[in-house]
Amino acid sequence: LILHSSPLPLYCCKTVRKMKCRINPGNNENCFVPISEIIAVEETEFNKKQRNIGRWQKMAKLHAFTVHYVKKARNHRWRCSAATFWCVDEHLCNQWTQALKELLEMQKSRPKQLLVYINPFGGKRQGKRIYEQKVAPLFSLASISTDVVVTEHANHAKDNLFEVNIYKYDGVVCVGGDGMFSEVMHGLIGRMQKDSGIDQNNPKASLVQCNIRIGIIPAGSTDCICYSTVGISDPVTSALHIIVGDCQPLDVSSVHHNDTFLKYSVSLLGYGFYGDILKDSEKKRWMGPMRYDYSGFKTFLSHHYYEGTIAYQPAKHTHGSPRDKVSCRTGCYICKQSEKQLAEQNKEHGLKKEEGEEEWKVIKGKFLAINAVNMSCACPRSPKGLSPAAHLADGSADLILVRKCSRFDFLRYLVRHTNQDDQFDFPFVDVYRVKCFQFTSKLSEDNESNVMDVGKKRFGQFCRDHPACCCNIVNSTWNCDGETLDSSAIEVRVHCQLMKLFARGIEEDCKDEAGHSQSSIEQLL
Ligand SMILES: Nc1ncnc2c1ncn2[C@@H]1O[C@H](COP(=O)(O)OP(=O)(O)OP(=O)(O)O)[C@@H](O)[C@H]1O
Repeated sequence: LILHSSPLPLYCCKTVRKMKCRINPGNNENCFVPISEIIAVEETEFNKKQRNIGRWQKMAKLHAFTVHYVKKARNHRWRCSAATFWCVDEHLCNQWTQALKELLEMQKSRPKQLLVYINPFGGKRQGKRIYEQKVAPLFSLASISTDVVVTEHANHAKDNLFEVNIYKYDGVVCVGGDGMFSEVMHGLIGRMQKDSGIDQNNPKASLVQCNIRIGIIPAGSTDCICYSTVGISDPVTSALHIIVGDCQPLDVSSVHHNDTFLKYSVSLLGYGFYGDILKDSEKKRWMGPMRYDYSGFKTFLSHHYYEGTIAYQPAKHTHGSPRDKVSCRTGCYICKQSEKQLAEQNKEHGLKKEEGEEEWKVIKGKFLAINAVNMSCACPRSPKGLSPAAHLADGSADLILVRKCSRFDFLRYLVRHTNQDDQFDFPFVDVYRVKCFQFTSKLSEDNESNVMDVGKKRFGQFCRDHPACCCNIVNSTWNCDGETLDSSAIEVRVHCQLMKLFARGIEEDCKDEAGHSQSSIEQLL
């Protein structure tokens, strides 16, 4: 066995004289584990009957310790594996155990105490079982102590986060879907602002960063945030990312209406198509996760478009563009550079001055969908997501405008989310990387400019494009990370790296890595 300072390679070599290691019984192979990916080290009662240990069988007493470590499988899946080392020298065995435990103690980013919220009704109602059977045993193996709250109603976790002493925890874990994550995020960010005396209703306020990390154990019907930040929706993988103390900063968009705070968003803010799907699916909760397919199909057939005006400020501080071929990956260079750039700009000019000076670009039109995404929004059905090159932490959002087009063209656009073709390569699709934007629907513009027109307000405005069908032009609804917003006129601002997750972004395959860095360099040149 050879011990390097960091990382520590664990060699299970036959040439080692004094100690032997067995990884996956029956498979004596060499293995390299960085200290950062060791889950726990524990003394082991060596059971001679269990293993054929050759000449060691003749020895009177064997001493052993087991190293539990992260084993990386395909598709970003992580598993807990174990290697048991044994020898006859008790002192040597203790020395090893002690040395490894000390090295683990030095991993300061690892959480020791966590606050866990479980939504027992999320997804297929398996949250409690998933936590108890798959996650809790791993936390206990890693000596993480937990306070567990099984939620009793919606907003239980959010309200609780305003009351508990959150500063004694190294992180908050939510077991559920994107809705549960959103609730915990609102509780945590809201609590931070409250404790710092920041008014969330001020759309221009510089929000205080939240340094308590959130871990997501996926157990909902939509686990898009987990998928986009870890690469897979898998409770064990997520638990292991929490245990090793990973940290992934995340941009958060604040959404306001007339100086009133509405919500925060980290994944999708969608008006039109995705707003309508959500609104319809809410009425069909009894259908379970199937409701999204049903409402998706129905909304596609209805083919509604909405008139409105978008004003946005481009994100000039970031090097990337939504049409890049390079995606955001672990340790992303573009995210790091963008954060530095923004910090410098804010130091020099102050946030308000800088935003006030920059010009707003204005687009009016008829849209089938308006989507603003802070991350790729990848999910198993659309592994590259709504905006494949969106970054997790570059202080920008990708604003995607899908203008009125035929049903067939819209279908072509949707299908491209599932294949390798560029979904932005259509004349009716525009995409911009922005740091803030505002949207006003035609209907609310008309209503504002004509408040005295009572009849119009009462009966709605009749569709001018389809007079025969007399369909009512109503506003669509904003879908904010899976929750509906009450207002269609909104003001959105991206807050760079406002919060942190127990994740590391999506890891590149070793094979892909060379290609990625090559293309990154080409991109930058
Ligand atoms: N005990 C509870 N009873 C009812 N609702 C709850 C409870 N705990 C949390 N919630 C709410 O349930 C919503 C959905 O939860 P979650 O995201 O975990 O499941 P989901 O099935 O993926 O959600 P969705 O139905 O939005 O796809 C959240 O917005 C959360 O506020």
